[in-house]
Amino acid sequence: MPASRKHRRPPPSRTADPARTAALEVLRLVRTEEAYTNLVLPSVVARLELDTRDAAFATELAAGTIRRQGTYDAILAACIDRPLRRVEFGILDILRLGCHQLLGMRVPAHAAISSTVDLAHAKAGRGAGGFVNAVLRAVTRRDLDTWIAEVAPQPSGSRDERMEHLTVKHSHPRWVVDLLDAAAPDDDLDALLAADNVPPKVTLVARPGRAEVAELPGTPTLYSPYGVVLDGGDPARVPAVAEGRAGVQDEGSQLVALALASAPVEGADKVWVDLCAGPGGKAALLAAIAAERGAGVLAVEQHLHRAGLVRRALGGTGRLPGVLGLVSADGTRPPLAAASADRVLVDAPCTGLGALRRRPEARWRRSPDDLLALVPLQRRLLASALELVRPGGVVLYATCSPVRAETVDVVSSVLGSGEAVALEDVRPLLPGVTDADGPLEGTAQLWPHRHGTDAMFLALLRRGEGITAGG
Ligand SMILES: C[S@@+](CC[C@H](N)C(=O)[O-])C[C@H]1O[C@@H](n2cnc3c(N)ncnc32)[C@H](O)[C@@H]1O
Repeated sequence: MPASRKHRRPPPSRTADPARTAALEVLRLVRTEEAYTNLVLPSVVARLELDTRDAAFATELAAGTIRRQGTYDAILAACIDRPLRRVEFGILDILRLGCHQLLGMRVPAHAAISSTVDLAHAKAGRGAGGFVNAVLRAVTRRDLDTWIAEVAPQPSGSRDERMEHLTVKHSHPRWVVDLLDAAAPDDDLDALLAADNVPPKVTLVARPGRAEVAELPGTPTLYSPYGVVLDGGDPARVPAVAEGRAGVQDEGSQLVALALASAPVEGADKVWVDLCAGPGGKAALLAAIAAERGAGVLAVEQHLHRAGLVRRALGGTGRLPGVLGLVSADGTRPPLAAASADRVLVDAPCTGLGALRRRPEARWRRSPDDLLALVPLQRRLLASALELVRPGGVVLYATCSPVRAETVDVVSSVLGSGEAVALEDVRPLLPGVTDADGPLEGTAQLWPHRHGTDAMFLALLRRGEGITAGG
């Protein structure tokens, strides 16, 4: 058969392979059911009974496709002679999977095309197979860099062109690129967006007094004395993790808990409150440290199912040392006496735009409108924390977002209220961490491309006498 004919007509229906079928199912669930990639992948893999190799392939294919879909859509738009919005969603998913195999993974072109065409045949019929075959053959004409140079040319000078270029090159929505540009240090934006596309290795924390770093597999983290970076494997199989003495926790989150615990406090230091505790990673680390110092953590979490996760992180029903209790309540009006806490953590609900590396779909699911609800809530939670802490006690305000509206603007709102609140320098509480100046003097901002952590923001506030923070 002549090559051209072979190319024009894909072979009659072969079955789709299980790994690609699984990846397509994950894309569908993420698109139609608002599923989270990382949560739905294991259940799809189990349902289709994939072996380890296929499971790894399906994971990289689904997560990588979702992450890079902005770039792939720009390339597909150049290969299809009608607007992408007129391509049926299921077929667009298949084309995106084909793009990732061709441009983002090392799958040989013939294997990527024939198996993706099989998938289209099996899921959408022979006509779809022919269409997918033709489009993916057009995609193979260039490599990724050449495609990006073509569909998002290097900017000639204007800011708008630069932002458009980075939007396509790094597959982020434009509004996210704009907000990260406003937050990131000068000249860092390209590296930050690139870092968002690299899935992080799993980091573990050895909860002090309960586990030793030396008993965990992996390489010690750079800054946290309690962390290790796993080289691979299932963290749930690490005995200390299975027993709840260690946990999975980004190093930036470990540093947040450590900064609160190591802030100097004079006088009583018994009651630590985590006002937004779910799912409980920071509360568990704080409780372990508190236990060693004769203090305890009271965890507050508004949402019941998240409170259940906190309960588990804190050791279930048998109360561990260092745990004062768990309350499912609104942290803006906690059922706790004013001025009753010595240290309070506000790890505020936020857009999560600093943790895009670990949540492939998050950038596409968030919208600028989210800020309209989140920012007032963040302000109320911080004001509430300042009422809860006693004079001389400290509040650590943190977000896993570097977006200024959620960081500097929230902190400035309480500082500007004329009350007795002082912003203190949090950076000395992050030993060894450099290049982490936050947007307001004394605050800190961690970055994936600089520190290898999520982009956590930290501000340390101390309550003076006679405060009624109000927000
Ligand atoms: C960023 S997460 C906290 C992560 C947590 N500190 C950890 O390390 O595992 C924010 C949490 O705040 C909770 N939350 C949202 N609104 C709240 C409120 N009004 N009061 C208390 N918790 C709230 C969310 O359900 C979510 O679990």
